[in-house]
Amino acid sequence: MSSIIEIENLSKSYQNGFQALKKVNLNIKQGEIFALLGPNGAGKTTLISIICGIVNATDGTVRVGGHHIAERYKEARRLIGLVPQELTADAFETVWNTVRFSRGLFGKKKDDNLITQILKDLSLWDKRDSKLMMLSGGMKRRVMIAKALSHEPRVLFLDEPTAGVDVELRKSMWELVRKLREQGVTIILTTHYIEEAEEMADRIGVIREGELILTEEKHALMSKLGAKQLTFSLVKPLSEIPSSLSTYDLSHGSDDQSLVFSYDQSLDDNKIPELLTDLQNEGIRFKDLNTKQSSLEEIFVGLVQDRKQAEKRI
Ligand SMILES: Nc1ncnc2c1ncn2[C@@H]1O[C@H](COP(=O)(O)OP(=O)(O)OP(=O)(O)O)[C@@H](O)[C@H]1O
Repeated sequence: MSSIIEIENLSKSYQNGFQALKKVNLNIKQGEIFALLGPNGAGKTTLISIICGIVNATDGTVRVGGHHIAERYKEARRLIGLVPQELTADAFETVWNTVRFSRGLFGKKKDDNLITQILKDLSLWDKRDSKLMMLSGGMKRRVMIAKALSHEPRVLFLDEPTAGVDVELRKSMWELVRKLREQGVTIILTTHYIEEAEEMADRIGVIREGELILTEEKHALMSKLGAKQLTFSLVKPLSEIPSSLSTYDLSHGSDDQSLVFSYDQSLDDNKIPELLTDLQNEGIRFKDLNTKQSSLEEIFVGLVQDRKQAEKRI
C-alpha cells in the first residue's frame, strides 16, 4: 500500500519554548484507518494541525499525496478533510448552505448531486433546511463531517469524533467511518475511547509527551504486548500456592478456588504444558479453564505509565 501522508522528523516548539512534538516519523497508508492515541496534552492536535496547515512546524517535513504541506499548501490541503473537536460553522445557517458553501471554499465546482448524496449518507437529508442551532449535538457533529467531505477529500481527520455523544450515535459514527473507508477515504482519528480504536482502527499510534512511541497494526499490537491469563477453577480451595510452582507466574483469582497463570503469548514456549503436568503432580485438580487477553486499554495504560514509573524510580 502506498503512503498518502509522509511525516519526517517533525518537531514543534511553541513560542513559549514548549516542545509539543519531538522528531515524529510516520507514514499513513492509503485506505487505512489510523487511530492516534495519547493522554491529554500529548501532542495529537498539534500533529493534526500541522498536517492540515493550521500550525507551522518548527522542523521536519510533511507531504500529503506527495505535496509538501508548506511549499504546495493548496494542493495538499485540497486532499484533506478536517473534522475538528469544536463546531466551526455559522449557527444561523442551514445545513444545506453550510455544506454547499464549504465545497466552494476549496475551489471545487458546484455539485448539488454530491451534496445531496453526502447529506443522505449522513442521515441529514431531512434536516437540510434546518439552521445549525436547531440541531442536536450529534447532528451538528454530522454536519461537521458532511462539511469536511464536501470537497471530496482523500484523507479525513476526525479529532475526537465521538466525544460526548451517546452510545447509539457512537456506533452509527463507526458505521459511517467504515463506509467512508470502503469508498477509499483514508481516516485518521484521535480518540480517548480506547474501545473506539479497538473497534475501528487498522493501525494504532501512541503519542506520549510529543514522542510517537509506537505504531503498530492493531492485531499485532494486541498479540505482541497483550499478556494472556489462564484461569483454573479448582475442584478444592487451595490456601497456599506450593513452592514447587514458584517458577510460574501464578496468583489466586477472585477467591482461593481459582488460580490465575499470566504468560506472554508472544513466546513460543509459554510453559502451559509443563504447568499442567506440575499441577497434576501436586494433586491440584481443576473443573474448568478459561483464557483472557489484555484489552487495548490495559496495553495503552501500561505504555503510558511505563515512563512515569521509570521517572519515579530515577
Ligand atoms: N499555542 C500553544 N502555545 C503553547 N503551548 C501549546 C499551544 N498549543 C498547545 N500547547 C501545548 O502543547 C501540548 C500538546 O497539546 P495538544 O493540544 O497537541 O495535545 P493533545 O494530545 O491534542 O491533547 P488533548 O487530548 O487534551 O486534546 C500541551 O502541553 C499544550 O498545552
